[in-house]
Amino acid sequence: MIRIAPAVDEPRHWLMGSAFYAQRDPLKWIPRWAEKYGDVYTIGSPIGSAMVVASPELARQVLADRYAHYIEKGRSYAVLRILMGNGLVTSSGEFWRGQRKLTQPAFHRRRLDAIFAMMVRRSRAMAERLSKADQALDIAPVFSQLTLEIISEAMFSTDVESEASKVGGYIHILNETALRMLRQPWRFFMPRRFPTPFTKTEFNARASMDAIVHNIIERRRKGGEDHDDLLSMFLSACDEETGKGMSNEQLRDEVMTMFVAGHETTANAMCWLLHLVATHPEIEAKLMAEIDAAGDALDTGSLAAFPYTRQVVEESLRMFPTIWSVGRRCVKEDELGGYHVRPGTTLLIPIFHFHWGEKWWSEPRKFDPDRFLPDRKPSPEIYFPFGAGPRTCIGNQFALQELVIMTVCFLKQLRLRPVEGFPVEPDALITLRPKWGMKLKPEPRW
Ligand code: HEM
Repeated sequence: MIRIAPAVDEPRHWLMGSAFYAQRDPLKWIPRWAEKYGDVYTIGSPIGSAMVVASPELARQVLADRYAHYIEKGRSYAVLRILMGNGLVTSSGEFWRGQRKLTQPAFHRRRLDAIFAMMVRRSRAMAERLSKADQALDIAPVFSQLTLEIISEAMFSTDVESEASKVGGYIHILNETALRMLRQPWRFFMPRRFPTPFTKTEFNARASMDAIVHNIIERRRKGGEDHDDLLSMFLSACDEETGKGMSNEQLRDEVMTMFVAGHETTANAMCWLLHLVATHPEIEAKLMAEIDAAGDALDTGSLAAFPYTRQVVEESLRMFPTIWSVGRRCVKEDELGGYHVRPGTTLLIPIFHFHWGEKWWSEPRKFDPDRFLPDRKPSPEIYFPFGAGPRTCIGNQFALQELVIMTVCFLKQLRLRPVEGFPVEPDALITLRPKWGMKLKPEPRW
């Protein structure tokens, strides 16, 4: 018999229902409710409800096996549309499929090899700057800046030192706007054109950002030469059947998508990784020994010399999956674990829950990179920091390459020490970021 999924009945906010608690502290409540209500349950609020899918098998059903029933993104992606427009992350259906086909070649191995040296150069320069700091500092803005530099140069290559260098500031403003909308959802109900200092700053940032991106696109279209970067790939991509490429509007949305999806995620992942390494001296020692043994060479051919570094990256993405959940909307009636799913239902897949559950891992809160030894790799059902199914992260290899390079370059030059008494707490907003920043004390190694 098909049943209706149980609804969370406590705790409940008098106005906003259980969704109030889910939004305030999802990392605490989602696992607790899974224990009480089981693999599928509903959280509610006066403005809508969401079905939480808390079993790995059922999560796979939604993301991969029965993908056709869940092709739309969840309601929470509305906030991302502010930043990305209708790009790869936020679009759906046939339109998304076409865009994925057009953008995929930009992430082939050959293209990643081509930007390897740039990632090394930028990471070494930032590590050098950090090694000169004479006191503890918040490394979150440092990595935000570095990952933005990397994605900007990967996207715009030579143009990056001119207008595109201003992009960072605007992306930061738009990111903060999106976060504020998440923290204060009532803003969704305000007319977007209503003039407040908040909307004015957002519109100005967006207009300036659009002007820069459109300018670069225009120049590239006129010039016609290949700059061997992501933008050139996007400009030359065309549909095999129709021969049509992307419009300027679509290019703008894809550029913004790559900027947003490709910098916060890796910047936060680096903060968590360095925090974990700093607080586990025996793992730090093993990691540094591997890095030192490899000498100064760091190119595509030498990546194989860093297997332990790669394990550290994978384990820190388990401990702190920077995309902590993904959302979908049901478009075709389905059944999940014996429960009825109506079209229009919003579903939440809490990736962190599968990475942390005692049902699936021994000592899940222990930082243990050996979980990722080649003969012990965890099943993709319980470990999927880059998502699963057709909508899996297009930038996963880009991100893994970048994280390994940044780890090697920083730990080659410096050791980062924890700061006693500094609170380290994850904040599950769009990404899982350190709530109070990540203060560490850099010490040059040589
Ligand atoms: C540690 C770093 C990263 C993590 C943890 C991460 C995680 C994810 C996850 C979980 C998804 C799936 C979202 C969903 O199913 O709704 C996703 C999608 C996506 N990511 Fe990443 N990502 C990272 C880095 C990057 C980078 C560096 C780029 C680009 C340069 C990127 C671009 C994208 C795009 C465009 C999508 C949408 C793909 C599609 O729907 O076809 N990501 N990412």
